[in-house]
Amino acid sequence: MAELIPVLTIDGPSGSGKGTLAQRIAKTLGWHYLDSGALYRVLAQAALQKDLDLNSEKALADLALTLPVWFSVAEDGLRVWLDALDVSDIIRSEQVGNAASKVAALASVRQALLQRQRDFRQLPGLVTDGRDMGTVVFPDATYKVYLTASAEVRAERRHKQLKEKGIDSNLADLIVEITERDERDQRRQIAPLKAAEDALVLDSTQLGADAVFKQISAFIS
Ligand SMILES: Nc1ncnc2c1ncn2[C@@H]1O[C@H](COP(=O)(O)OP(=O)(O)O)[C@@H](O)[C@H]1O
Ligand SMILES: Nc1ccn([C@H]2C[C@H](O)[C@@H](COP(=O)(O)OP(=O)(O)O)O2)c(=O)n1
Repeated sequence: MAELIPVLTIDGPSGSGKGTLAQRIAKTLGWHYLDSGALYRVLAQAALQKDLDLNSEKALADLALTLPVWFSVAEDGLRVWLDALDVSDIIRSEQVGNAASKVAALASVRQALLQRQRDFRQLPGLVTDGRDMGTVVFPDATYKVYLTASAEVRAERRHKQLKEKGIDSNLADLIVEITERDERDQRRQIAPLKAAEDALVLDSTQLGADAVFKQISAFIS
């Protein structure tokens, strides 16, 4: 029974550290990892490549149902594939992030990706991050965390992260983009970004990644 397989969900706004912490904890525990945001990002990337209108719900839901997205684990972390193409870096741009947030507001797109996400619940356990992991996709998760930080600090982290990847960005633009994306994700009708009632809420504005890792590790031990 899938319900007996442990799950740790980490939800929160953009740049709060979900992916970094989720991957580190999955590696430590030897559990599987699902980056749910990558599914929406790959869908957005595929839609942009096909020049699809980001409001055309039926076409996007059909694309989501058959999307040839898959993951592999490399030395430097998760690799994301769209068919035979490694899209790990291209999907991390704010342009794709914004498009992902738009397609993610469509009910039939979310429905099309629901079972695919639940299928990641495999022994010995799953760590997953996103917006609705603890509220909608895995409401019965064993442990739920909601990770947040101020918009300024999150934008600064993203700025640094993009710079390390050799991608140019402007800090002031990033603050605006991240704030707009958070608002869209929070205000949408279906599966909005919010903390599950039974989640541990962690504000990492003043906490380094190691300190957050320690707090989550203590929470699940
Ligand atoms: N607590 C933290 N303090 C400082 N930097 C952090 C912290 N958590 C994550 N980071 C860094 O911030 C950036 C964004 O983190 P990421 O895990 O991609 O966020 P999210 O998945 O929530 O968008 C990464 O470069 C990561 O190394
Ligand atoms: N479970 C999820 C995960 C992501 N999304 C949407 C909303 C987000 O703005 C985009 C991109 O998500 P992603 O987690 O990759 O974004 P960040 O790394 O936090 O910036 O996808 C979602 O609606 N539900």
